[in-house]
Amino acid sequence: MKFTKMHGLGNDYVYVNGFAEPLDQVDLPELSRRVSDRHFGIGGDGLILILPSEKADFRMRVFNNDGSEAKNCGNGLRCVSKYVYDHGLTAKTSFTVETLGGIVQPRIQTGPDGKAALITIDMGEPRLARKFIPMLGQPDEQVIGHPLKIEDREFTFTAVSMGNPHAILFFDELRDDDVVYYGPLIENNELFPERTNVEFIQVQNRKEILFRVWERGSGVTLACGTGACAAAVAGVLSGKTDRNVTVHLLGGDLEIEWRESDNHVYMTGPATEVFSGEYLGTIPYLQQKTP
Ligand SMILES: N[C@H](CCC[C@H](N)C(=O)O)C(=O)O
Repeated sequence: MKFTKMHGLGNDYVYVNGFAEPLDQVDLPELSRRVSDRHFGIGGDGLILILPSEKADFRMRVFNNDGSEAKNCGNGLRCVSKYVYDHGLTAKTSFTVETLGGIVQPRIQTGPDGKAALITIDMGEPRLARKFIPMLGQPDEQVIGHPLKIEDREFTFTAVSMGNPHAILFFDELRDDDVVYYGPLIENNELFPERTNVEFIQVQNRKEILFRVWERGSGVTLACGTGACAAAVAGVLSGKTDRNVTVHLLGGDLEIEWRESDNHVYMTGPATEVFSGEYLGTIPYLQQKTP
């Protein structure tokens, strides 16, 4: 199976062009687990498929490295946009991509080599009601500064969905061992029936935040595009930041705007193609149902 390795600020995935590779009988969660393994496979935070769509120009499916399918992936969307433009699947610099979390609109800025350099994605509207996160409790209620006790420690968090769930926590000072210890405990907290991504934020000023993330289904990653969008929204909701912020992630910076005029969140950042290759491991196929 041919693949391309790409990353968005170090959030790296194995990309498969579903227009060229037959995938419909493949056990995709198992394939993601195998190709994501950094010792026995290709290595990555997960698997992303670029597919035809009946509702948009393209469709993106995202699988975390534990095999769970996600409804959206901001870094993945920038890489998918770069792939389809650089590899000639489209000549348009603005198009649409269908995800399980909704249809989004990338816009490409090319570099001196004529390839996609910076990609801005209109990520659509943030979803704030518990029922959209999803999170237990009153379905239409927003969750801003919600108390959460984990073992001996009291936290507060804000919940934002960008098609996928995010619990945003603000700290005076970020500590990596907080991410590794509390990340999985919050990811799997009973409040979140589909688990959640967990973002740890330090506000530097009204236009800049420091960002760490424990991703649902992948653990610590160097960047999370939907998480950066969710953090920007949470910053505004909690009165800590302006609507335009630079998010400083471990892998680099994203510019996020939660635009007042249309309530859409815009994410701008790079995407990088690292290498292409042929996966020679065994492809796991779905068990044929015996008639
Ligand atoms: N772990 C996420 C999917 C990947 C999102 C992230 N890598 C991004 O760039 O948005 C989830 O289960 O919702």
